[in-house]
Amino acid sequence: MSLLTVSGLTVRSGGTTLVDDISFTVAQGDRVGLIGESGSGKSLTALAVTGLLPPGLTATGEVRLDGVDMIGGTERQRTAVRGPVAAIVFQEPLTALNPLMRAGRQIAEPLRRVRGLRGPVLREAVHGALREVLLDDTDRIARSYPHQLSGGQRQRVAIAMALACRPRLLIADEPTTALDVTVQAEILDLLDRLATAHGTALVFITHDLPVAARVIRDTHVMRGGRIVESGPISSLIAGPAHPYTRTLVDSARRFDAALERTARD
Ligand SMILES: Nc1ncnc2c1ncn2[C@@H]1O[C@H](COP(=O)(O)OP(=O)(O)OP(=O)(O)O)[C@@H](O)[C@H]1O
Repeated sequence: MSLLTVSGLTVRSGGTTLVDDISFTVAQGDRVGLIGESGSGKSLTALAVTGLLPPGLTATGEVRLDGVDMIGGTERQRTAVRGPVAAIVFQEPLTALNPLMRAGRQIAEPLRRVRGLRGPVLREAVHGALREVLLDDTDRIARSYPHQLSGGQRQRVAIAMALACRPRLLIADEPTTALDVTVQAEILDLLDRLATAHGTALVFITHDLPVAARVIRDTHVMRGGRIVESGPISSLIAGPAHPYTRTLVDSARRFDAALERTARD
């Protein structure tokens, strides 16, 4: 059985279809990309998968996460799989972090709630989680409020929180878009390393093909709420079939060529 099965997922707002009949599966340890331009329905897909669609939007079709029906099931069933089974990292870490709570307490919360840790064991687990995302000054970071941290540090804290319960699936929704380029590369390496170390399946959402190529193997290209092409990312880059995938590949190539020219000058 797949860890995640999405079958005929459609998301509507009133009469408008925002995600249109998409299907894909993710097995344990897979790394799957959802690539597409802004507004193509990637984030709504991630939210529908975790049962977190905003009010006013409705989902139909089938989403099964570790066997739980994320559309027809009860809120209680959906809540039970969030954290231990699937966690999300968002583009802007401030979305996930509580601005009024110190980073250490935010990481402690899921460790307490889901893994039942308390006292010195909990404290050590928080510091361990911070070290795992390569934040060394753990005392200071744990005591800091989100606004006292850099963007890269905040995203590391958000990743530590998401991974605290050792989810089997991590959904990373444009996790590096808000960061500058060097920090972007560090966060991608970190996600890559942690997913390998824990055997975590990864759904990686991005508009950026070269970024996706660094961390995923298979991908679905989304446009206008639909999946227009699927396959191993290497094959898509070598021989894109859909005209939209071709424009993504061409623009990545143009960007690469421009970088090379600049480096030569
Ligand atoms: N709460 C909402 N109510 C109505 N329409 C929405 C809502 N949220 C998103 N949409 C619309 O649904 C479409 C898909 O949005 P979605 O956020 O999934 O796109 P995306 O591919 O993730 O883009 P981005 O990378 O910009 O986040 C867009 O046209 C968006 O305007």
